[in-house]
Amino acid sequence: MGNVFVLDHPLIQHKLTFIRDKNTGTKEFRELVDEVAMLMAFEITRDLPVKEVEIDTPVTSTSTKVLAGKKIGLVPILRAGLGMVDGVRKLIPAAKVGHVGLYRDPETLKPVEYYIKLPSDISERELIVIDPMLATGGSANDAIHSLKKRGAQHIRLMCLVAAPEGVEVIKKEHPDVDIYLAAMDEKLNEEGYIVPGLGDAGDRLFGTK
Ligand SMILES: O=P(O)(O)OC[C@H]1O[C@H](OP(=O)(O)OP(=O)(O)O)[C@H](O)[C@@H]1O
Ligand SMILES: O=c1cc[nH]c(=O)[nH]1
Ligand SMILES: [Mg+2]
Repeated sequence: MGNVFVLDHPLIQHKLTFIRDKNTGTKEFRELVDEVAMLMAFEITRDLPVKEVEIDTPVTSTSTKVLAGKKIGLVPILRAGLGMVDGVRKLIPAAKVGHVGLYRDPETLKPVEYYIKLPSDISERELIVIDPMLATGGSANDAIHSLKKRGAQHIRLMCLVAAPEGVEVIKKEHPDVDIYLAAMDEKLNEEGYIVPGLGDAGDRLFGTK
């Protein structure tokens, strides 16, 4: 069964409070989401393999460590996932980025896929699917199915805020996928919004409300 990690570092909790606050404007919201994504990436990459290399410091020769070259792929779910990509890329600049375009139909709450473009070697990459919101779980579930259909083997899911309903869907449908969250919230409301949540992440990132 996939693990669920809640990355509740004090800096993440602090920044998430301002992300949730409805009085936080678009510019600050975007900056905070970027910062939290970077902090989360630090934790998510904790288990990346390293290897020994020999280098010369100005003082002596020494054996030290570098990343062992594991290939990473970031897959933001459009639109809102875009708000977290640059934060992660600051720490993993060599990562390739694929895009999955999905929107949630406001009536049925079912995801509708409208775009997909992935690196050609996704089967060799450790993929991190990125979306700030895991609500009913329909969008992340669909995105992960799409990736697996195209050969993805190793997938992690990274979200800011999740509802228990969405986490259960991913655990059931994709027991091989570990989930990383900044917070596990209480529930979904009648319109499928996460409570307490942060509202519509895409609209708040791009100022479309
Ligand atoms: O878990 P679910 O119930 O599927 O809901 C979560 C999805 O809803 C939001 O996207 P939205 O449909 O608002 O598209 P957007 O990112 O373009 O705003 C969010 O960014 C997730 O992708
Ligand atoms: O609370 C929610 C649920 C789905 N999508 C969002 O952007 N916010
Ligand atoms: Mg939206």
